[in-house]
Amino acid sequence: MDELEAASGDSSRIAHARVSFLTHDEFPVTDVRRPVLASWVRSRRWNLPADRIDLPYVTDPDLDPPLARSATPVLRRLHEHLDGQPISVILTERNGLVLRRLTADAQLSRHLDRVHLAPGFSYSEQFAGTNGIGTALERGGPMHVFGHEHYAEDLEDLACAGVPIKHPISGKIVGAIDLTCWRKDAGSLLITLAKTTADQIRAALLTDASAREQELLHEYLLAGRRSGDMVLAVNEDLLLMNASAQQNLDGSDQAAVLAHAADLLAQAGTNPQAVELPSGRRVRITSRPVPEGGRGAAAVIQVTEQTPGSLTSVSANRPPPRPELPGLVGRSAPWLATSREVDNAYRAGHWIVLSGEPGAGKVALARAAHQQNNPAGSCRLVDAAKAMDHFADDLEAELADDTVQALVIRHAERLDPRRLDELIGALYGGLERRLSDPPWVVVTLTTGGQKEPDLSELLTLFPLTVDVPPLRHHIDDVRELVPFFLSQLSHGDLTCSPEAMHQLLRSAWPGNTAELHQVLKQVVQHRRRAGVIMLADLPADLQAISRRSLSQLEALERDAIIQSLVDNNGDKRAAARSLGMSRATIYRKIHDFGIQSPGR
Ligand SMILES: Nc1ncnc2c1ncn2[C@@H]1O[C@H](COP(=O)(O)OP(=O)(O)OP(=O)(O)O)[C@@H](O)[C@H]1O
Repeated sequence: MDELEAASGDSSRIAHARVSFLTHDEFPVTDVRRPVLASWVRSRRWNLPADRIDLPYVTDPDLDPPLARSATPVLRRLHEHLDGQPISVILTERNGLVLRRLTADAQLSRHLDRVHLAPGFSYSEQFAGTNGIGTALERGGPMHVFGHEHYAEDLEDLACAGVPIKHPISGKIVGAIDLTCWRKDAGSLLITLAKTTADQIRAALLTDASAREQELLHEYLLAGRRSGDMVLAVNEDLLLMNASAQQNLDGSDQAAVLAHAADLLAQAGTNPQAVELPSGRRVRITSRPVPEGGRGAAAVIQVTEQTPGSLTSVSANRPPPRPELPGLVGRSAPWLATSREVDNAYRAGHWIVLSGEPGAGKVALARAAHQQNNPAGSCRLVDAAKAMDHFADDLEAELADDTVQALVIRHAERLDPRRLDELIGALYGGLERRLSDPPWVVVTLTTGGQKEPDLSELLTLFPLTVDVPPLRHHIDDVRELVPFFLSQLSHGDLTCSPEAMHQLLRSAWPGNTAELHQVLKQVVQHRRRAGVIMLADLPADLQAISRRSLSQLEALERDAIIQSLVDNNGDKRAAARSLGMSRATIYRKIHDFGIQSPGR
């Protein structure tokens, strides 16, 4: 029996299974196809109503992105070939926003209007529950959903076959094509037809992309001709780099340049930004947007060496050694740049504040910098969150002990004003006593708590604050952190399967590296046997993570938007203005990134 028969042949069994799932929390694994069941679990996690379809209309949607323009002739041709049959041809953005709907049959058309399967509404799984469009996009592959397999009861008379459309150059999913008909008319050819249409749209995208890319290429060549700089050009789909950039920037430096360029673009600035790259090279980065016919970000980036002398002489001088600090793993650009800053501060004897989200690795960085530079010396840790009555005495004792070469004071944000005073007093006292050989002192601040105390007086003692990036901003490091933690936790007996790793890379990790460590610890405790960690070994909430994973650039952009919304009290227009984005773009991105915007 094929899937179609399984799904359409015994619709009352599926209807029954759906009710058991919704009302008794049963998992009807034998009656319902696996991808459908997984999608039901996700739909429930999003607290979607199962009795009706309740979709937000996307305010100010951009219904004419390049995908729609390239796909329209293909959709029209298919619509003509269908010759009045009750099949609706639907095109959506990658976030499920319906861009086009072509339906010849008036009755079907009215029904689709009733369930808001119409331009301007999003049929992402997050809003519409299990359905051909949203579930195909979540899974990243073709998906048909029949009758009662839909999560929302309103959709039970329909059958839909959705296929994600991958961009022919970047390989990224840019949207979906969906064919929807009455459940009673569904046939297995529906999904085949949807797949063929997706292929035709890919071909059309390729032809159109070439024209836009020529414009970017023109600007890129011009910039290269005008200067002897390293020049890069980037848009959503491609990255061009001249020979100088290729020779002088290694992978980590390239990633850092792109991240800084994205920052510049998000601030709508072209002002050069002075930056130290992970290799230690100091450069100036200028990023200039190139309009691509209303399309998203495309830019030409110029990178100018700041040290005197030509690029050739610089590349002949070997860059300083990489700051892969002992006991730590991760070679992504943001992580290496942070490691380097902490290491430099240690070597210069500068006291620093390490600020960042919980579990991001602040204490680990401070300890590793000490280990790198003074392995024989003693490094002490004081946790301000556990400050007792003898807090001041303990601190003074640590600072007076001249075998202590480094002191890390963790969670300074948890100090009440009295303890804060004691800390400042103890630091001044310690400085006085050990003027010739002061220890290296680091204070860590865990951000994101309810209320942050006034630390201004304390901070006068610390000339430098280093922001430790959250794990989602260097998510690629998960590939190294996982085997590292597993070897610690299981003495090398456990490895991670590609599927489980893929899922770990998709999480947003609000608790950062500490949370990843905790999750792996749980997994190891539950397995107890040697072998390979499979997807099913991960905690249930990780198995059902559903939003697509963001690239590093996208994560930076998402966080810039969140920050701007916070700065502008949730006012999307003002946030868009301060980021130099159009309103339509910020609305699309808020939706696309799943940002819960405050207020308004
Ligand atoms: N790059 C890394 N390589 C190896 N282990 C790491 C790395 N980053 C963090 N860790 C480990 O992750 C855990 C959390 O790190 P750490 O305690 O330094 O976080 P933190 O930012 O100081 O946390 P908090 O905000 O709660 O004070 C620790 O076990 C630490 O050793």
